[in-house]
Amino acid sequence: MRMYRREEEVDGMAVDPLKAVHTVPGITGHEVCHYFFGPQYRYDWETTLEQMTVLETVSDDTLVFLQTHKRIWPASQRDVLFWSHMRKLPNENDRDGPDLWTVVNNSTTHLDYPPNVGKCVRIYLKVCLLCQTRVDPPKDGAPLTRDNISCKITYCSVVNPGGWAPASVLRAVYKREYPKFLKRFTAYVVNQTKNKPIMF
Ligand SMILES: CCCCCc1ccc(-c2ccc(S(=O)(=O)CCO)cc2)cc1CCc1ccccn1
Repeated sequence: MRMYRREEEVDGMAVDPLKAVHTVPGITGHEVCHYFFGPQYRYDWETTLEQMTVLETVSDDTLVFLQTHKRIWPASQRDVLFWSHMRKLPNENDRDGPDLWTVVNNSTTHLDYPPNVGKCVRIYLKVCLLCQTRVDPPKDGAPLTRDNISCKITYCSVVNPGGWAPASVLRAVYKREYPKFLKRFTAYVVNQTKNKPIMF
């Protein structure tokens, strides 16, 4: 996994854009996005999650979430309200190749859940998960197995922590949590799919 960060501050708060690139053998982009988007799986892999509610089902590929994350000392507890959209993208570079898949999470508002009312500070985020499946067909024309596929995952995020938190604390949290989060999530997808038919 390669991680890239740019140190940026808005109103004195660290909002460092992050890009992580990780290639995982044995899974497809559709499978990665399916488990990242699906609310039914989130408590299994999102370890900092305390509470998750689907506020709105806009369509089968677009949901509105309200999430409360566990407090990370010494900062106040955070929550986040965002729409989440999953879609397949045509492979512009190789029309015969597997499609790309993406999930975009973008902060939004909801009249019934105004920010900073209770104990939580509302954070604001933009997240893009872009997945490119690679197929290396077996030489002898044998049926395709999970040994012949891999997925290049690009995860980009910008998180505004909402209320003030020391930049040193935020950067320490992100540096510790993002690699854990991405490795745990991708290991979860490998484990969930290993005995299932390949979902392209
Ligand atoms: C003082 C700490 C303030 C930051 C707390 C924080 C902020 C944002 C988030 C977070 C991270 C990923 C997403 S997502 O990619 O949309 C997936 C769906 O859950 C949404 C929210 C989490 C956490 C808690 C700490 C933390 C930081 C990174 C990674 C994981 N955990």
